[in-house]
Amino acid sequence: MITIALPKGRLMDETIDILKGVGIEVEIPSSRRLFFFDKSNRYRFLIVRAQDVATYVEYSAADLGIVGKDVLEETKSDVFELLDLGIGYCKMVVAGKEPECLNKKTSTVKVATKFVNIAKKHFLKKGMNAEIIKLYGSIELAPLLGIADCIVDIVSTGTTLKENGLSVIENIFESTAILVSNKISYYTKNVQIKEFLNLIK
Ligand SMILES: Nc1ncnc2c1ncn2[C@@H]1O[C@H](COP(=O)(O)OP(=O)(O)OP(=O)(O)O)[C@@H](O)[C@H]1O
Ligand SMILES: O=P(O)(O)OC[C@H]1O[C@H](OP(=O)(O)OP(=O)(O)O)[C@H](O)[C@@H]1O
Repeated sequence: MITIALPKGRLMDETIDILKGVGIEVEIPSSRRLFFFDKSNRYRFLIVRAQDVATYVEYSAADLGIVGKDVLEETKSDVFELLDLGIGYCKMVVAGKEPECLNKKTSTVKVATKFVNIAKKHFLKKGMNAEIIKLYGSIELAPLLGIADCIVDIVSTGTTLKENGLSVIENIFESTAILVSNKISYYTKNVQIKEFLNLIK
């Protein structure tokens, strides 16, 4: 049996569609039980927060996991990336009220974000001093309320930026969901993992 960590939240429905599409019969429990098995009992699934999937895989609680590239970039988890699933497309961007919000040659630019490591790396690469303000959601409010000059966040439809009077200033990278593997499981359960991989491909 292999254990697969699934992200609850917006990637869950598409993930379940992929599994059903390749004949894996799954039903998410309607209760608070956070794991379940497929009908054939070949797979055990864990329901975890999207941000935690790579951690469960890295620490061998799961053999495989489905996780956004954004989370992988942020956590730098030590896992194998097996397959780009093409779902959950979004872009990591710098956004602000106007492009001039980054023109702070002498002082530090204040950046609000959930993605602290990605933001630090981006501004370091640009040779800019950045003060990172960690938030857990509604990031777009920060520039509006004057606590940050800009944000580093995910954009999908662009609606949230538009409705809050912000626009994209720089693109950092594109993100989709990736199938990742625990590095030890990849060798010890290679046959089962390859079988799952071929099914999904
Ligand atoms: N607006 C979006 N549109 C499309 N994909 C998105 C969007 N926001 C995030 N994603 C992708 O979906 C993944 C899961 O997002 P989701 O919002 O469910 O989790 P989260 O941001 O970690 O939320 P929470 O903190 O509630 O767990 C993200 O890691 C990213 O890859
Ligand atoms: O371009 P859009 O389609 O509008 O999507 C982008 C929004 O989606 C995510 O927020 P989420 O819905 O996860 O809410 P939160 O981070 O504010 O909790 C992201 O942080 C943006 O705010």
